[in-house]
Amino acid sequence: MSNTKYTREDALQFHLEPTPGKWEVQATVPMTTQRDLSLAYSPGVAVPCEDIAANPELAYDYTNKGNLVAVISNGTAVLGLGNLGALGSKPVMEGKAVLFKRFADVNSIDIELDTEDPQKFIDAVKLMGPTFGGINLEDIKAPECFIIEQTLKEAMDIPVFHDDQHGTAVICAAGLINALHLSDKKIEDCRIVLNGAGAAGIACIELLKRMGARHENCIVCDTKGVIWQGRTDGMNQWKSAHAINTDLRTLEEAMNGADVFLGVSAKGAVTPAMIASMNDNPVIFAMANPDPEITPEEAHEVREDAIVATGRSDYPNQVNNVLGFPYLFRGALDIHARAINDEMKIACAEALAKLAREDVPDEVGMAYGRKLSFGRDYIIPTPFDPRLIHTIPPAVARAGMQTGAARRPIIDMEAYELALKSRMDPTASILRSLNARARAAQATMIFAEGDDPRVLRAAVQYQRSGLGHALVVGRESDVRAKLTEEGLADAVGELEIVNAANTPHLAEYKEFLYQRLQRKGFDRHDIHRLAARDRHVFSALMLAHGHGDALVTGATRKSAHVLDLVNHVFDTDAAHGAVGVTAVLHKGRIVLIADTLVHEWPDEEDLATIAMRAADVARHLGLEPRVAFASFSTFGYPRSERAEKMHHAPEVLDRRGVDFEYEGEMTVDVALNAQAQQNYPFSRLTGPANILVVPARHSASISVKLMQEMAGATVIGPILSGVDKSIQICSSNSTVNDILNMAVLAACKVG
Ligand SMILES: NC(=O)C1=CN([C@@H]2O[C@H](COP(=O)(O)OP(=O)(O)OC[C@H]3O[C@@H](n4cnc5c(N)ncnc54)[C@H](OP(=O)(O)O)[C@@H]3O)[C@@H](O)[C@H]2O)C=CC1
Ligand SMILES: CC(=O)C(=O)O
Ligand SMILES: [Mg+2]
Repeated sequence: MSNTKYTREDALQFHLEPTPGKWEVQATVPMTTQRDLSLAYSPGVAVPCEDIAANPELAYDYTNKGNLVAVISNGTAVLGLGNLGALGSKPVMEGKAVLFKRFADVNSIDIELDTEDPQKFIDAVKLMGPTFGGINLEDIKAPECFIIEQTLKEAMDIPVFHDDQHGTAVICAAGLINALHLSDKKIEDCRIVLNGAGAAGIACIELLKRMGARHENCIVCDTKGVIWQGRTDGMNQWKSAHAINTDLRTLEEAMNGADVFLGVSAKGAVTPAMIASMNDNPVIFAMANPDPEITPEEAHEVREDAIVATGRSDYPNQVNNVLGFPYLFRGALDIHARAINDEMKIACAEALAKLAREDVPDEVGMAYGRKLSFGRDYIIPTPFDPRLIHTIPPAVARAGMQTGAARRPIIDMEAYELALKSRMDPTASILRSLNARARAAQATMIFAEGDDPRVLRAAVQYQRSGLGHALVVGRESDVRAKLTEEGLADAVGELEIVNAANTPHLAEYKEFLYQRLQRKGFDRHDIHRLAARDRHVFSALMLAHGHGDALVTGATRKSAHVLDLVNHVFDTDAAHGAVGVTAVLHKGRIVLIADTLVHEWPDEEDLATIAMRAADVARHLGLEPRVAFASFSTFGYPRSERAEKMHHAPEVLDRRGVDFEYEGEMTVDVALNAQAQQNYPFSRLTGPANILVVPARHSASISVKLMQEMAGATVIGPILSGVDKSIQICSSNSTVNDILNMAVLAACKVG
């Protein structure tokens, strides 16, 4: 079943915020000093310029050419939406550029050329050759795309690859290898019907024929029906090459008894009746985007024995070129390839097919909310499979090296695979894995501050993203008005709104609270005020009574204040071992800082507890904890009374006997820098620390905010740990996304 729910507004909002579009450019060198300026620009820049002019190969060393791909379109066949023009295609092209970055760390920029004249297009792209390590042509309609790609390939000395042709063909081939494997059919015996004889269609059928499909068994159709020998209407030389001698004239006739249907045409081009007429165990790849030729629901309704794939991410079996182009280019760029040849494409298809037959890591299955194992609903790896980056590019690179496409072959393939493994930003995979775990947990999340529009948006997103059920604490009329103001009127009926007036549990909550607070100076009147009028306390009471699985609050008030209120219901104070841990994510690195929330001035016992809580959080995030007790001194120098407790905290952990690495005290550079650590060979840390236990809450706050403001680090937390139930406290300047992240953490019970 399709399970991704989004509205038109969601799609527009996604493209509007945080800044219009989907990517921006960042410098990789410091640009701070006069010296930097002299080196990056005139006069220093003259040196690499002259060297490259003398030896063009050096451009791969001294410029970003070698990891830069242009996504170029004229917008004449934008997905299956038709000719939307160059500007209309830009969101798709920006999208392809960010997919390049996200999945294969290839830098990519989109270029939209305002011409339908193939020669002008060719001239423009050819002139751009020096800038790029590769050219990814996108969404250019047939037959012009064939001429454009062929001419550019001949004229340019870098890979030129029309993604809609070859990217699609590669993934289609990979999926078909496995689908036929499952239905126990051989490609040479299959009757294949292809609907759509454009860029994608012609390339798919050509590749399948190279893999053994027989010409006379393949029927190609377009808007005029079957392409038969002798047809003159709507023909071109590329279609003619696949015309067969047949009396069949319509898609309907062609489908009768077919083993395989490949659709790269348009939404709804296939009817259930056509599917019903196919051979046993039919394979149906309805690849038109954004809407397939037929939906999996419709196909399965008439044929239970069908293996169905679409181009979409919200159904099983996504046959989409997103699985191909990032990795094909990664492999090609890494050998400074002159071209992406057929052998490289076939190697990519085979590697993808093989990967789908292997055991799937749990985190991948969790991301899709079901166990994935090779079978009818899993014939092709999913786009978020972290193994793709280190499995597919080596196969492509190897094939390129064996066929003479490499300018700079890779000598040590093993080292290359390792480098690919660590290439992708681990922070992205942590966030993704948390989302996957939250989705699997399906927690009922209590959003305490239903009067805040950011919280309401986060609650709607929580529910609509399939993370679980959202309970919003607030007044119904207020929530309705605020949602409507936010353009989310349709969400009013989706969210469950809870308050003291509509809960049947208020008396129970008050009694519980009275038992806890009667000896702390609270009378019944105070209890009523807290339970019925304070949403933080009310929400905490809901959680305490199991009327929700986790709680998110704190977006509207100072966290210390919220913590005090929640403390009426749960023990969230230092005396009971509660700790705040903040994750700082920057440049692919994650460091946890603690205690950022609860302990004001911890002693060495507290510090040891903080380390233990932070280690728990680290493990929940998938990190193996390495704790450094941070100070302004390292292993006793310089001596200071203020550093003493940091010096002794490791001894407390020695005594307690914990199962993670810790060391201290030390300065932050020694903690985080492997080089600096070498000066202390006796240190028990086997690598840079990923947890900094800092001396006090002020130093914690200063470190986190400094990283955030100066370095633009992403900050998650403080994650409240050591409390009986899962509660997360946002900060009052949280964005919708921050609140949603906190809900995800709460759902995963990271604390
Ligand atoms: N899943 C994936 O990875 C990919 C999917 N696609 C999808 O494939 C489709 C085609 O893209 P592309 O090849 O680039 O576009 P083109 O414009 O190059 O080709 C479109 C082809 O589809 C045919 N066609 C259009 N509508 C119908 C119909 N109702 N019945 C039969 N044939 C039809 C056209 O026929 P005619 O020649 O008569 O005009 C033409 O041959 C799009 O929906 C696109 O989103 C494309 C690339 C990748
Ligand atoms: C996926 C893709 O490239 C397309 O549909 O055009
Ligand atoms: Mg495309």
